[in-house]
Amino acid sequence: MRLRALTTLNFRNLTPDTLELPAGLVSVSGANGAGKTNLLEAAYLVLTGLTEAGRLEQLVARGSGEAYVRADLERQDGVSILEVGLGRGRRVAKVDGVRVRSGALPPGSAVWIRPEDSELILGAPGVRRTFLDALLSRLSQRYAHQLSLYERHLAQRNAALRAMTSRVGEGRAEPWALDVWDAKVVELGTEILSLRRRVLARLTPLAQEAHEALGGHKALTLNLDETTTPEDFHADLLRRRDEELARGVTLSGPHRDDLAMRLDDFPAGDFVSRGEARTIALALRKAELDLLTERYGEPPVLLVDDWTAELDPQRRNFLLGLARALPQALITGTDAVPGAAGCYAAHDGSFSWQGGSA
Ligand SMILES: Nc1ncnc2c1ncn2[C@@H]1O[C@H](COP(=O)(O)OP(=O)(O)OP(=O)(O)O)[C@@H](O)[C@H]1O
Repeated sequence: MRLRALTTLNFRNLTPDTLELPAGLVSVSGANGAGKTNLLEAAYLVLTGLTEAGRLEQLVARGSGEAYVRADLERQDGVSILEVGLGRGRRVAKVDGVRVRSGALPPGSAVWIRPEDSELILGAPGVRRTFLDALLSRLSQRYAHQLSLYERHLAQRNAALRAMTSRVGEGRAEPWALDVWDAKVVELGTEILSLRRRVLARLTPLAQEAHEALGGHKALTLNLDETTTPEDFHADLLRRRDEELARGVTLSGPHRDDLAMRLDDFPAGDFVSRGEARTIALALRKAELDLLTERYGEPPVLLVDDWTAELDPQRRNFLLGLARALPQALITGTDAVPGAAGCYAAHDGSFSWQGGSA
């Protein structure tokens, strides 16, 4: 896939503009704070409907009420116009002028590689769960649907538990009332657990292969660290019911699971260097790119933020080799990327065309 043009209006610090983007490797370079990350963030949002921002308002330029992003995306079957409008806590998405749910923007159209990806290894289990859930949701609409239903029923079960917890002391708890929530949570949770196992079986060899190609000498293993299994979920809820009533929260299920990563059989989160963490994260993103390419039949646009951060020459070469093999990659850094098909210089939220680089 190729992003032919990107238009932004009132998006963070970006000056309203339309950037025409060539195929191949596109370099965006400039000083710290110039707006390079913001440009990739706008592209990722309009291409996939996804954002890492905590609140949508953060994406709107300070002092403005609304922001807008448009992408002219070239795919095998033609060019689509994708649009996202952002207001206070509100988002509107359109494909070719027709309003759609933001989940209906093409989920396989971009992969974003960022220095913050190291948190996938060094951060809390929730970061890894979000990675798996986001990837699975992009590979399977059914997973996205079942996950959102699971989260809704889980919130209701937790609310019921909390209400009962406050009545336990008075001897008025009625735990049988949980049965109705248990049935739905188990039905949905069991499917989520099974789908996660299936995708991990495909993700693992791809990540291992990329990790080796990146020069990672230690053996990488990925495993689901599960609080329950598809077979035992219902029994586990019943077994831990007293504990749950005491604490007012659901203690088993996919919402508590982790994606355990090990290097040479040591837990990666506790023992890796920053560079090793970045290497594992790169391998995971490469595996994500492979799975999305396989699922949608053509490679996504690759977005790489700060391509030199924490990476030695071998890893930088891997990243540039990967980018060059794709129809298009947008790569940011404080220095221009060598051998780019086109270069933009970023300055204070504006981008000026510099032509190709040597
Ligand atoms: N909603 C917003 N409105 C206006 N400016 C914003 C908004 N959100 C962020 N900014 C500003 O955008 C600027 C550019 O940030 P960005 O992260 O894109 O820089 P960068 O070029 O990637 O820098 P670095 O090389 O340091 O990573 C920052 O100075 C930030 O304060």
